[in-house]
Amino acid sequence: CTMLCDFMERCFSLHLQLPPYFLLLHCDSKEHCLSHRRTDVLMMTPWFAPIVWEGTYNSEILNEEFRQRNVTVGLTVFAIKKYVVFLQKFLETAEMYFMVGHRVNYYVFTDRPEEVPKVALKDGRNVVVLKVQNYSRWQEISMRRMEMISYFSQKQFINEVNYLVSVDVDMRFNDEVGVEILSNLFGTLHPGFYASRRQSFTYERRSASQACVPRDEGDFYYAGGFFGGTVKEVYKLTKKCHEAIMLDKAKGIEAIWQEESHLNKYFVYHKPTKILSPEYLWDDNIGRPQILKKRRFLAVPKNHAAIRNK
Ligand SMILES: CC(=O)N[C@H]1[C@@H](OP(=O)(O)OP(=O)(O)OC[C@H]2O[C@@H](n3ccc(=O)[nH]c3=O)[C@H](O)[C@@H]2O)O[C@H](CO)[C@H](O)[C@@H]1O
Ligand SMILES: [Mn+2]
Repeated sequence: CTMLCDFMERCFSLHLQLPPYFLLLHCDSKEHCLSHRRTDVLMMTPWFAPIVWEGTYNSEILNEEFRQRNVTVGLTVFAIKKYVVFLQKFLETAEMYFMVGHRVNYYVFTDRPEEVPKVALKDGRNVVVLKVQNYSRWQEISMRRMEMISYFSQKQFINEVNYLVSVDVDMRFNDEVGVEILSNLFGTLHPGFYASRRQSFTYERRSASQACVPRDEGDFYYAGGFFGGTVKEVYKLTKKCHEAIMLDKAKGIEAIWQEESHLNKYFVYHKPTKILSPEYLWDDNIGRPQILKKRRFLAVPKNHAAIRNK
């Protein structure tokens, strides 16, 4: 690529005619545009939403843009019952890697406020503890996140932040997660399915469920553990998913992957404006493929028997 750029510059200085597509490709921002591309992964959806991989963007340009707008990002995370044990590492690593240099509110939803650890925070960053109820089943806790996020979005978040990012707590940040993820509505490719075909996506298939996706529809399989957007878009998404979950409940049905199934259904009919690669939600149990240049946000191994429903 640098060879190509050098070649183009030489052509310009010699006043040589370039084929027209070279002119379209060339741009002189901080670095040459040609260096911000990947040929080994899909960089854009058929509806022109970027798919964010390391090597496809310039964080210097993006940081300037978002700093100028003085953007505040809300990171919502649930630590109900035993899951409070994940908060320390989650918050400590978020301070190192999440939206460095930007304003951040951590919204910690918990039934155990006294067990939220005190973590040293940089300027412009706050932890806001929101006391909420618990449920006996882990599936119910996971699903009710939709209800709680939608409720607090219109009640509080809309007045405090520009964007919301919603993630699992049994995770740690391991590399930069910055403003390159922000967009009106974004989802993340599930690490188990980014290379799979539609036929093997684990969408809900029972037509009785509101989360049902027909066999011939759907673009990607998105993870339940990382999505976001503007407060307005996240409100619409979480409200719709919660309503669908309640309709299912009234019929005595629970989607195969709980709210992840409903999220996937939502994204079929409300296309995300940006998609995050599995760099943003990885699990080392899957290995370390070549295409993965960064592992930004990693699953923390957990003993299900000791943690769930406790
Ligand atoms: C990485 C990822 O994509 N994870 C998704 C996956 O499961 P996981 O197996 O990762 O689910 P999980 O046990 O992490 O539960 C989801 C989240 O709910 C919260 N929680 C759960 C139980 C509890 O007792 N206390 C508590 O606080 C906590 O924030 C946790 O991270 O599938 C779930 C639905 O089946 C959700 O869609 C998760 O987002
Ligand atoms: Mn999890």
